[in-house]
Amino acid sequence: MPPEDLKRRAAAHALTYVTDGMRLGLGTGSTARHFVELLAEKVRDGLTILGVPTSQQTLEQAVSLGVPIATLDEAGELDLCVDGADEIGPGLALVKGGGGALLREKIVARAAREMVVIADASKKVDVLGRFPLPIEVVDFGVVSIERHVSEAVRAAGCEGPVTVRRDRDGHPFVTDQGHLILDAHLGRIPDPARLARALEEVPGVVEHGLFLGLARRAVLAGPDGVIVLEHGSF
Ligand SMILES: O=C[C@H](O)[C@H](O)[C@H](O)COP(=O)(O)O
Repeated sequence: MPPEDLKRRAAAHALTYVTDGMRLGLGTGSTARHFVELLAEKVRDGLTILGVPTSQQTLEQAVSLGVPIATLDEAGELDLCVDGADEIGPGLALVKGGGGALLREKIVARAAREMVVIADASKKVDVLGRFPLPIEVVDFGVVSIERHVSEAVRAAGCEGPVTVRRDRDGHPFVTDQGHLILDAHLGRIPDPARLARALEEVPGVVEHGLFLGLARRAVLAGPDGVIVLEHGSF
């Protein structure tokens, strides 16, 4: 089955968690995009929800499809956040930020009573780190920040700390919050919590793509159907 069909299946399953009146965090990326499309169909059928987009991209999609939206400050605490992920590891530890939306995504996920991750089953891994870890940094002193990120990565027991400044069309990629992204090619992250702590100590690091202790469920769609991983069971 084509990957887009799998993503859509996972998104459709997550829609079963949505009930009338919910305030929803709307994730970013190709899988979250399917969720917003399917949500829009329900809204057209009469479902009442309020969405808080995690990126300009998702905001534009939601507006174009007629999904009611608000800022996080207007919406307050959210009932549910539905978002994709680049990797899903043991304990539902995630790597996110492949689309550069990690900062807003993490703020929105933290504001939600529950976060549900949607993905095709290929995103499930035994050890995080195959996908380069996105690290959002300020542009002031980025060369120095990069050096200290590499030191932090090594101190956290990761090998091969090769960080690459993300580009788009030959120009630095700039996030919705006006920052840069370093993609850290680590291969494997033996201790995600240790790495998260180490990165958080580097001045200039605004956020990193390790989402630990945030996801309650992961809805994974594979060729044999949909499975739901609950926090604590994987
Ligand atoms: O910044 C982007 C987000 O973290 C995405 O949720 C993540 O990259 C997964 O995207 P996709 O569903 O396109 O694989």
